[in-house]
Amino acid sequence: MVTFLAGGTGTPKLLDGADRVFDPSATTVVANTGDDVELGGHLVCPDVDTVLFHGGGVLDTDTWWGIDGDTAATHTELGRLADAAGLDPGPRYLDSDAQTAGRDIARWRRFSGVAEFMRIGDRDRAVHLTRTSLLDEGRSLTEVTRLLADAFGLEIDLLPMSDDPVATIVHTDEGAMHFQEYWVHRRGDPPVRDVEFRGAESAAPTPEADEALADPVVVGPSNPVTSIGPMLAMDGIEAALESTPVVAVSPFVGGTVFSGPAPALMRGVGYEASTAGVAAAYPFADAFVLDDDDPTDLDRPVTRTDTRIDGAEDAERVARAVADALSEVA
Ligand SMILES: C[C@H](OP(=O)(O)OP(=O)(O)OC[C@H]1O[C@@H](n2cnc3c(=O)[nH]c(N)nc32)[C@H](O)[C@@H]1O)C(=O)O
Ligand SMILES: O=c1nc2n(C[C@H](O)[C@H](O)[C@H](O)CO)c3cc(O)ccc3cc-2c(=O)[nH]1
Ligand SMILES: [Mg+2]
Repeated sequence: MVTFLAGGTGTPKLLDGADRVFDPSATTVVANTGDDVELGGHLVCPDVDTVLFHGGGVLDTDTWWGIDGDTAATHTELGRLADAAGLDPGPRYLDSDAQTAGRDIARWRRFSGVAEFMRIGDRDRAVHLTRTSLLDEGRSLTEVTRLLADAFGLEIDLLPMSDDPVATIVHTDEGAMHFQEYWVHRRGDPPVRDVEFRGAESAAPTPEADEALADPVVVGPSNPVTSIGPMLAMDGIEAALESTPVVAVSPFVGGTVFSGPAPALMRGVGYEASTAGVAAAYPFADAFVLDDDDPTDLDRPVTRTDTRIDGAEDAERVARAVADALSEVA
C-alpha cells in the first residue's frame, strides 16, 4: 500500500509511470482541494480533476488541466453574453461585503459565472455540474469523487484531502485574493506577502484520508505551499506523517523549478525558494528524491535520479527512485 499527496502538475506527472512500480489497486492519491473554486454555481476541483482525468486517460497533458480536445462552447457563449450585456469580464465575487467582512470560505471561493475568468471546457463542465448536483443532494466530496473515479475507470483510489472547504488565499501587495485569481487572472504577477489556508483551522482530513496516511507516503513534486500546504494546515496531518515512512520528491533542482509560481510563494511564506526550502517545509520527510544536478546537501537520506518528467518512462524512473528510497526508510 502507498499513498501519494498530490497537487495538479508535478505529482500527476509522477503518477504517469508510478503504476509500473506501485500496484495501482494498492495506491491511494490524496489530492489538494485548496485550489477549489465555484464558478457559475459549479464546484471546480482542479487538482482532484487532474488526477481524475489522468486516471481516465483523457487529461490534456500539454496544460496538465482540463480534458484533451475539449470544446469550450459554453465558456465562449458566457463571454459573448457578458460582453453584449456590458458586464465586467474579470473575476467578480458574488458578495464582496460578506467576503471582506467575514471569513465565510464559501464566499471566498465563489465567483460570478458570467464571463468566467477560467476557461472551462464543455466536458470538464459536465464533471463540475455532476459533482455540484451530487453535493447538493447531500453527498460528501469523498463520495462524489469516488463516483466520478468509477465513471472515469480509475484503478487507484482518489480522495480529496477533506470534505470541508479550505480556500487558499494569497496575500499580495495588491490585496488578498483567491489562488485562482492570483494565478489564472493575474498570472502570478502581484508580489506575494503571505499565503493563508482559510478554513483549514476548522477543516478535518476525512477518515479515508486519515486511513491512507497510515500507509507509506510519497509527497510528489508538487508546490509545497499551495498544493501540499493546505493539507499540512489541517490538524493531525503532520502528526500522521511523523508516524509513517515519508519520501518527498523535490519540485526544485537547487533553486530552479520546472514550472509555476512555487519560488514566489515559498519566499512569500518565509522559506528559501529551493530544495533546501522544501526540506525545511517537510520536517516529517524521512528521505528525499533529488535531481542528479541538484547541488543541495540534506540532513536526511537522498536518492538521486534525473527528476525531469516528460513522459511515462521518465515517471517510471523517478517512481523507482521513490520505491528505493521508501525501502530504505520503511
Ligand atoms: C500552478 C501549479 O500548481 P499545480 O498545478 O497544482 O501543480 P503542483 O503543485 O502539483 O506542481 C507544481 C510543481 O511541479 C513541479 N514540476 C513540474 N514538472 C516537473 C518535473 O518534470 N519534475 C519535477 N521533479 N517536478 C516538476 C514544478 O517545479 C512545480 O513547482 C504550481 O504551483 O506550479
Ligand atoms: O492557467 C489557467 N489554468 C487553468 N486551470 C488550472 C488551474 O488554475 C491551476 O493550475 C490549478 O488550480 C493548480 O492546481 C484550470 C483547471 C481546471 O480544473 C479547470 C479550468 C482551468 C482553467 C484554467 C485557465 O483558464 N487558465
Ligand atoms: Mg494545485
